[in-house]
Amino acid sequence: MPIDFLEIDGKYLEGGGQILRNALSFSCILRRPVRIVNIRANRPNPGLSNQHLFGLNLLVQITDAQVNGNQMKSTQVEFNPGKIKHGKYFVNTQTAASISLVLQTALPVLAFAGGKSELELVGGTNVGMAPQVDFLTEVLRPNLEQLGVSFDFDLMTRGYYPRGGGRCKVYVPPVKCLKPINLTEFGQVQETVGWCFVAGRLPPNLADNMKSSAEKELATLKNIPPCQLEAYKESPEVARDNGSGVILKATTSSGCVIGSSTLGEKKVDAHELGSKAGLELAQLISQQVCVDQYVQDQLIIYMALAKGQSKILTTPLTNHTKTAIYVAEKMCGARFTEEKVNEHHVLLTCQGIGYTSQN
Ligand SMILES: Nc1ncnc2c1ncn2[C@@H]1O[C@H](COP(=O)(O)OP(=O)(O)OP(=O)(O)O)[C@@H](O)[C@H]1O
Repeated sequence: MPIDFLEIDGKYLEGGGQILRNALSFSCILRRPVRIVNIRANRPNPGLSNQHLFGLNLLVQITDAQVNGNQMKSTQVEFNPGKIKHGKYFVNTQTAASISLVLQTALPVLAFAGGKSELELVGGTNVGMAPQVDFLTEVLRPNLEQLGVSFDFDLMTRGYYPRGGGRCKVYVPPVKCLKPINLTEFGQVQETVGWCFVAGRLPPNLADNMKSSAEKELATLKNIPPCQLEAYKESPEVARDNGSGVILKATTSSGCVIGSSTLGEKKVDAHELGSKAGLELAQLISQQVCVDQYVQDQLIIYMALAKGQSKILTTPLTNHTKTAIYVAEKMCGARFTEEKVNEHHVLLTCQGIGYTSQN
């Protein structure tokens, strides 16, 4: 019998790697064969790159999938998953490919594996255009926990661009069915915390500069407790290469956790890194946004699978989010509606399908 592949257009709107990751995760969970065409067609280097290929091959392993097109630069993949198997998995990307993005594709799948899983990942822990692992654990995870998904995270070493080599272990407990999320009231800010780091040959005073500039931006806010930021240098055992960055988060009385982050680059001043992250978080707080623009797209797959209606008050939807909604609606029939509240806020509602783990 020919396999009935559902076709997903990788060129849709954002046209990046996230369409592939979300489509593959849904495919494993729903056991629905997919053909993804035009992969990363809107990127200057279309097709599968390292991170996407390692993520895909990990899902092949987790589900004993039949796959075509799992080669570097491939612009089309056919993927037919088997049953999700919990267990121990190991991925070494051998580059600075983002381990957060490899986890982005594997986490929803392992959450529905019916038993505990352990995933060891080697690659980039703090790299551009992806969540830094600290954003993942400090900001994304508490949001996911509201839906019933969580994970434990052990960081052994950090990996930066271009050498990578960061290593972590992620422990994923199983969940049967996800709860809807409701984040529409901002409440009062209870704490603002953050980390300003340097590593390798970079001097510790750069981390102090990031901290003082981030603090200056956050000090413009009225009626919030003083922020608690830490400036530090990674030990050579944890980080062998040069790297720097800032991760900030605010937690509110109603359970909102929002964040911002910046990553050091050549010729970017440390003060600028701190100010940028500080200003971004200060704006989210003063506008009382319940879900930030990066958590926004990363919640879509979970909201779609949850049982019942989810509601989040968030920033205007990003192209990443609109694209994730396209994939979710096509793959599982969840329904999203977007209501513009004002120039800073959108109320996003999702009628989730109430998927229950078959394992
Ligand atoms: N600064 C950031 N903080 C948190 N999350 C981020 C940040 N930057 C990007 N992300 C997240 O990383 C993901 C990037 O998806 P995207 O499709 O652009 O990535 P990709 O696989 O690297 O693909 P491509 O190379 O095709 O852009 C999104 O989920 C986005 O929300």
